Formats: sequence, C-alpha cells, structure tokens
Amino acid sequence: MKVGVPKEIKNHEYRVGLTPTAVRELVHNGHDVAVETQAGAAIGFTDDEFRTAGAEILPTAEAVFDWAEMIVKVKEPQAVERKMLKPHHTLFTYLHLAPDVAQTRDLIESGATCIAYETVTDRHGRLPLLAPMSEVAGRMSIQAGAHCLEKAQGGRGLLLGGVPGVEPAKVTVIGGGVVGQNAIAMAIGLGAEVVVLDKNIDTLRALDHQYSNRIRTVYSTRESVEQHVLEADLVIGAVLIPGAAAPKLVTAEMIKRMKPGAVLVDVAIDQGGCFETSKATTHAEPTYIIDDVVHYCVANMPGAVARTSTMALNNATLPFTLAIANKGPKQAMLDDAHLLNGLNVCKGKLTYKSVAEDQGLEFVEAKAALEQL
Ligand SMILES: NC(=O)C1=CN([C@@H]2O[C@H](COP(=O)(O)OP(=O)(O)OC[C@H]3O[C@@H](n4cnc5c(N)ncnc54)[C@H](O)[C@@H]3O)[C@@H](O)[C@H]2O)C=CC1
Ligand SMILES: CC(=O)C(=O)O
Ligand SMILES: [Mg+2]
Repeated sequence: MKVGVPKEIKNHEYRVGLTPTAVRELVHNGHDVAVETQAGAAIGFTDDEFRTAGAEILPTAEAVFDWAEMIVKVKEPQAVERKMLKPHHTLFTYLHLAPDVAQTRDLIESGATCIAYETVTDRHGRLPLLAPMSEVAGRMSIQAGAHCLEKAQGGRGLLLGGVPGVEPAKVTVIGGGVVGQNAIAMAIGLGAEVVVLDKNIDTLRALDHQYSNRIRTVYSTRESVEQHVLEADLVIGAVLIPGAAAPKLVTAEMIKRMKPGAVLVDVAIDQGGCFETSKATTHAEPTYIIDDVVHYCVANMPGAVARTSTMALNNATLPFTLAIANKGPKQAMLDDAHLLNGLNVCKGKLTYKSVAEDQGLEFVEAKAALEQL
C-alpha cells in the first residue's frame, strides 16, 4: 500500500504520524511510504532519517495526498487538508468528531474512509490509541496547572506542594481514567493534596488501593463536583464518555464562586470540554481568565512534548497501521472488531453512533458501511 505522511499544520503541533522506525517496519512489509519534507524536522526526525528508513520525501502536502492511498497523521485534518481527501483515501488519525460539526460534514462529503485513533478499543474495553497521549496530557496537566498558579500567570500565587510550615495546594481531578491517574501521580509527586472524583466505583476502588490514604476518592455527583471545585486551587478536567461530547460537569455559576486565582485545566477540551466556560486554546496562547479563574484548554497538549509523544503514539498505532496496510482497510476491520470501532466515517456515511446522536445526523452501522469498500 502507498502510505503518506503530511507535515502537521495545527498551531504548534510538531508531532508526526510515523517515526522513521515505523517507516522501516512498513517498508520491510513491502509498502511504499512518502513523507512530506520537514515533517519531523522540528523534533529531530530529519528527511535523511526518513530516507534511510526507506521513505520517499515529497515537497508538499498536496503531493503526499495525491500519491497516497492511506494518510497517517496525528491531529484531526484541518480545513485545507480536508479539501485534499478523496474517496480512495483511508485516513488514520485523531478525529474528535463529536464537538466538530464542520469537520464531520467535510469528512462525510470527502467519501474517504476515516478511522479515529481515539475510538479504537482493546479487549479490556480501554482505548489503546488514546492512552499514550492521555498519559502525556495527564502528566502535563499538573505541570501546566502549577505554572498557571503562579501570580504572573493570573494564578493565586501558590506553590503546589507548599513548603514546611505552609500547607500545599488542593488539586481536584475529575475523572480517574488514564489522564486522571497520570495527573494524580504527578500531583502527589509535587506534594499537593489530591481529591479524585469518578462515577466508576471500580476506578475509585483501584485508586484507593494504590494510594491508600494519600489521596481522597469521591463518587462524582453534582453536589460532590461543586464542593470539590469550590475548595480547589487547581481542577483537572479528565472525564470521557468515549466518542461523545464531554458532559459539562462544572457550570459557569460554580466557576464564578471559585477562589480568585484558581486554575482549571480542561484536558477533555478535545471532546468539547467539561467546564461550561471552556473554549479550545492553542500552545501559542494557552490560557484566558474568566471570573478571576485561569482556564488552560489546549486541545493538543502532547504536541508540546512532541518527540516523546510521537514515539509513544507510534508504539501504539504501528500494529494497526501495519494491519491496514497489509490487509487493506476493509479486511483489517472485518478481522478486528476493535479496529472497526475506530471507523467514524466511511464512503459518505457516519458510522459512529454517539457522534451521530450529538449532531443529530443519520447513523449507519460500521459493518454495513464497510460493504461499500
Ligand atoms: N487535551 C489534550 O491534549 C488531550 C486530551 N485528552 C482527552 O482527555 C479526556 C480523558 O481521557 P482518558 O483519561 O484517556 O479517558 P478514560 O476513559 O481513561 O477516563 C475517563 C474517566 O472519566 C470518568 N467519567 C465519566 N463521566 C464522569 C463523571 N460524570 N464524573 C466523573 N468522572 C466521569 C470515567 O468513568 C473514566 O474513568 C478525553 O476527552 C481525551 O480525549 C487525551 C489526551 C490529550
Ligand atoms: C488525543 C489528542 O487529541 C492529542 O493527543 O492531541
Ligand atoms: Mg486533542
């Protein structure tokens, strides 16, 4: 198969869809790979390294899209990229369609086969292609939050861990999944007081077992969310209902009553965000302030540590990229129900139920849509 990798064009996005190591694996399996010039240069993956791995270097994204059958990316295709998508393309990347009406429309109109990393599943019911970036974003959320608590950033002027004789800051983590667990580990490492809320009691049980009395676990309800948001210095939004728009758990009215200089880090912003006042920001301008509360809502947090993230992402995506290339998208998805769960759009049909529900669009079962491939 002809596998193409364009350079990412989202603001401050330096990740790249394939590492030279992954290119070498594809080429070893008999595939042709083309990479846009400079696609990995910002994180030390030079055109020469890609050539050595067996890729051809092409001068523009247009050239890559024109040549390729499968496009492997990191972020959702931007408007100019969507115009280059054709019915014969298989697109393999993050999509986050639920809150993104324009992208959903364009992908349906493109006729392409669009497989979203974030809805591919595994046999434990987890999301293996989201997990590595959730690990990164969860760890970063505390780093970002600690920075935002500094006075110059509009924060309360608090050191997360306090110092001997001065109490630490209070961190409330809403959602104890992959992002939440990684945020907790970092917050504890820095000496903060930590509360985690989740609706899944098994998740709370596992966290309680892991940390015994070092953190508090709380069942998530309207009331408990309100209490622990109002008490917090730093709140991490880390909830997910797979594929669906994030629930707005923290209302604008609650945010008005938070401590002045408190900080919200809405990691769930890529699914629309779980704070009512959240709007997506970029690494160039990551924060804004509403009602004296600092909001950090960067939708591609792992892009800031792009070399680590690219390698972590490729470790997870490579087996699926190889399966699609080796078997073709149709057979690969027929053989693997977990990969099939990644199919969001196929030949003009929307094949992911919660996206269709969120946007009031017609839904077609993924398996039925595959018959058109
Ligand atoms: N902004 C960014 O750069 C990045 C954002 N993300 C996003 O972070 C979010 C979380 O991802 P993961 O941790 O991997 O998901 P996950 O599925 O591992 O964890 C989500 C948790 O939220 C919990 N939850 C659901 N409803 C809840 C409620 N009402 N109250 C409390 N908890 C609730 C679930 O029980 C689950 O434990 C996703 O939206 C994901 O796309 C992930 C990576 C990077
Ligand atoms: C998960 C995601 O959206 C990201 O890594 O940018
Ligand atoms: Mg994102």
